[in-house]
Amino acid sequence: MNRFRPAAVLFDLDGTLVDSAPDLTTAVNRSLADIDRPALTEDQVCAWIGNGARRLVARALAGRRDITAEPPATDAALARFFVHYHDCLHEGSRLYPGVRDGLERLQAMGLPMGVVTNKPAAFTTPLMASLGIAGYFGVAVSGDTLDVKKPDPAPLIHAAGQLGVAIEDCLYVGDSDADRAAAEAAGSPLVRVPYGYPGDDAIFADHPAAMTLTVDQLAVGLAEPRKVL
Ligand SMILES: O=C(O)COP(=O)(O)O
Ligand SMILES: [Mg+2]
Repeated sequence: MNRFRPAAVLFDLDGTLVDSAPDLTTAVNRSLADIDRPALTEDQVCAWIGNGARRLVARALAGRRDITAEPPATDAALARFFVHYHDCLHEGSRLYPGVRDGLERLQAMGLPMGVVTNKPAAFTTPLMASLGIAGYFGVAVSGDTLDVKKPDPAPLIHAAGQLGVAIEDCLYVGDSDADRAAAEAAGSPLVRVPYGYPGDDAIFADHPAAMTLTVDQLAVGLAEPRKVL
C-alpha cells in the first residue's frame, strides 16, 4: 500500500462522513408511532442502517436485522418514513471528527472525490448541502440512482466512471458490511473508518486486510505515505 496513490477517493455517507443515526432514529420512531408501535433505541436503529431506507424500515418493523421477507406494512411505513425523515433530516446529523479537515486536505491534493451511498437521493443532496460538504464531490451516487445498490459493485463503478477514472484505481472509504462487499466485488481497495454502523461485523473479521483509518488520518497518509499507509 505504501506506493498506492489513488486516482480518486470514493466515500460512503452514513456512518462514514455523517453521523446520521439521531435523525434516522427520530424518523423511524415517528413512523412506528403512526401505527402505534413502540419506539426503538438509537443503538437498535444503528444496527439496521446500511442497506437503504426500505431495508431499514422493514428491519424496524420486524424488530431484527436478518429478515427473509419484508413485513406487509413496509410500503406504508416507508411512505411515512420519507415524510418524517424529510422533516428532521438536519436536526442532529453531524460530520464525524476529522471529516472536514480530511476532505480539505484531499481536495488540496487535487484528488477527485465522490460519494456512494445507499441513502435515497431525496435525502443525500439536501443533507450534504446542509453540512457544507457537497462542493468537495464531483459525483454523488445514491441508493436509487441505479437499479441496484451496495453491496452490488455497480454504484462504485458508476461513480468512478463519472469521475473519469477506473474503479481499481480508486480508494473506497466505508463503515459497513455492504461497503466491504461492494468494494471487493468492484476491485477497489477499502479503508474502513473506526466508527459508524458496521452491520454484520463478521464480514470485517473475515477480511482483516482492510485498513482502519479516520478520514483525516487517511488524508495525511496519502500526502505522506510513509507516515500512515
Ligand atoms: O441508507 C443507508 O442505509 C445507509 O447509507 P450509506 O450507504 O451512506 O451508509
Ligand atoms: Mg455507511
